[in-house]
Amino acid sequence: MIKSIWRYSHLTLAVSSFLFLLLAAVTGIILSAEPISQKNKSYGQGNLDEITVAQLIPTLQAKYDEVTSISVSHKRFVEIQAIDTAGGDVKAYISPETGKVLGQIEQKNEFFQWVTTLHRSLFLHSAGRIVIGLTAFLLILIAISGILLTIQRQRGLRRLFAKIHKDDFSQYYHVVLGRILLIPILIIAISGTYLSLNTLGVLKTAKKGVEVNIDEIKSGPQKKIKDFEVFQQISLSDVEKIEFPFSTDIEDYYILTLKDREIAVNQVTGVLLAESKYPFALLATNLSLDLHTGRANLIWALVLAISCIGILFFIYSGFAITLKRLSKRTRNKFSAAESQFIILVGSENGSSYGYASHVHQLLIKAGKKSYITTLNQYTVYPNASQLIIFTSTYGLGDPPANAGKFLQLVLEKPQLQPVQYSVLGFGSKAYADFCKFAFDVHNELGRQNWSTPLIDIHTVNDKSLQEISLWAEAWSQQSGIELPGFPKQKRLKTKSLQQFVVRSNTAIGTETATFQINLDAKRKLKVKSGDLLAIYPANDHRERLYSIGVVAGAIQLSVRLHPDGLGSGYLHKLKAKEDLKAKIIRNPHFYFPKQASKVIMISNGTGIAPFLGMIDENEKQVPCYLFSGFRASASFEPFKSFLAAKIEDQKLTRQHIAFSREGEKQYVSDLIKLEADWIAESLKNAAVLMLCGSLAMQKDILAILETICQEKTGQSISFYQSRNQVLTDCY
Ligand SMILES: Cc1cc2nc3c(=O)[nH]c(=O)nc-3n(C[C@H](O)[C@H](O)[C@H](O)COP(=O)(O)O)c2cc1C
Repeated sequence: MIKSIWRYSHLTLAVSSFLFLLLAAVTGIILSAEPISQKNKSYGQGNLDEITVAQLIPTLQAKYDEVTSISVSHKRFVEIQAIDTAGGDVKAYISPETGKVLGQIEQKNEFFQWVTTLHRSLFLHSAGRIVIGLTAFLLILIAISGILLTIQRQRGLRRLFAKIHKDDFSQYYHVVLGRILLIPILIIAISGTYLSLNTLGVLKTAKKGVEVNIDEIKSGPQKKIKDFEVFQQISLSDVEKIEFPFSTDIEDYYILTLKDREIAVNQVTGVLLAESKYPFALLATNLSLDLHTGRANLIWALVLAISCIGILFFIYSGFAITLKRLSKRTRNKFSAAESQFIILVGSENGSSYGYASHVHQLLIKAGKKSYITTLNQYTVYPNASQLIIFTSTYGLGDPPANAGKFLQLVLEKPQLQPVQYSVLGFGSKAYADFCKFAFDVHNELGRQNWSTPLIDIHTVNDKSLQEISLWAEAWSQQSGIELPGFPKQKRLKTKSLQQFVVRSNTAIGTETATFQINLDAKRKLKVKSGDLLAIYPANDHRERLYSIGVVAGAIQLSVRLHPDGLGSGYLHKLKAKEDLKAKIIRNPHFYFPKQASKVIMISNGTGIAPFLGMIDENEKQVPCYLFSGFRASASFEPFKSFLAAKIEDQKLTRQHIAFSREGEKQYVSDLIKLEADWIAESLKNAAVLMLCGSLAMQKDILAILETICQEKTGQSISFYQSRNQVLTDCY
């Protein structure tokens, strides 16, 4: 909520001032070139910090007939107005060491003068100054709101300069450059605002001037100028102007305009006659001018130029980010109440919204009543049969800005009819809590009595089109609705199928219709236990996916025969040596973990298939525990000797088998409950839990694991899910 407020403030401020900011930045870049260009000229000779007024004046008096004034410019050039020994007027830059003329004083370049007026007042006098002053003030607010947003994004002030994951070009550089240029931009904005207040006459910056009491001026004792103590203490770098006495009359005196005060000095005795300190507002104005124009320092002038270019980039990238967010918004054709498909989106920067919107349009095209909105708008949907949730994760596994209320809303607003749901999480493995919020959503929906998962949760790392495709395949298969062309571009090619030959095909168990089929690839293929085999039983678009276990070099599928099942019916009929066209789909999120203190495998029914392969391939003898549920002991029979041999080989450490229709009539979830302490301890010690089987089993197990984790580890199960310690592949 607070984040949204800052974001909208940042955006509103930027939108309301962008034209003037654009103008100020462009003119600012041009003006910053002025001091840089002039610095090249070699009028700034001598070290002004080391030359005192007591040294300068005698040098000049020896060289010129009469000196009227000396000025030291902000560029540290010394200028003289004098009459030379030949009686000619001199108005020139001189060397403060020798008094020698270095060059004639130039008028300010007309072009720079024109740009300066545009920059300061848009040629609109007071009205223009007010607009420019306001723009500078808005820039302060934009910079402050920007830095607050960055702190939130980086999860705290301490991590402000922590590494940023490069996600989107505009966003990445908006933040990276924002962090670097924040201070100079704030300085430009504050000094600009102050200068505008000054030119508008709001500040009291008028100098009082020195007031000399003529009656107190003494004519002795006379001193040489080089011995004037006051002059000895003032170096040229402190001087803005020295006005020489008009005549040798004792009532005429030196007036020195210094950086912080004005003084009058007796031309005969060198005594300080009067002093007038400048008001604070004037000192601040001078400092603001130095800071805002870079007139006093070449490097600072360069920083200002870069900052102005930065402002132009922020305007561009800020609008690019906003346009991306807005372009993903979709209008609804049907109302929420009448729609059957409800697409709920959690998206911070619009990419998840873009994919969701595409699915929404495809559903409408397919003649379905679909409604799309954000997760925070979740409510009761009287005609909904399916919730499709696309959500990203931000911060410490937190919801994106438009999804923060969802978990609470789900509890407050139960649906009144059974609804199926599927969750697609968008995230990045560059963050510790990968897709954590999507897991939270999936788990919370799993706990509602009105909801059942249509398919298992899917996650997408760095917008991988292949992973989005996997979700689309699974969703289409279960819902019976095609999503042609989703996601755009690299949809998996269904035509490029590979050739397999059946090694063996056995019916498994007596009373169940499950069977095991072993296949060999005709050509050498990359395949791992956990991958999926896609078959096209009717030689059309209809695809069926099966989990693969690689056992003794063969691709092994465990299949349950469904009455009229398209895929299972087709596989059931295949005989040894028969050919089959199919495709391996890489499913790396469900591979045997490379690093785990132990692996706990949980399955029911044919979900054991990938685990058989993983156990067979466990050459490193990583401690492996199998919890499997079957209806009857007969269903377990085909695996019994294989698993016993694996225990012997120390590829499997322990097995726990539950039969739901025999003996104690246990489910695999009952076995897990019995091992609650051990499971919690294992998770704390980097174990990985793998679940494969039915979605109903997954729902039960996740609910039990949630309780175990909350009670015994103080974390939610999604904490472990987001750290790849709980892997699921259910259907
Ligand atoms: C500041 C920031 C924090 C993020 N934090 C996480 C995170 O904790 N976990 C995660 O899986 N992804 C994280 N991501 C990645 C995003 O979730 C991912 O890029 C997603 O595709 C963005 O989708 P959206 O554009 O719909 O918001 C983060 C991205 C950013 C920019």
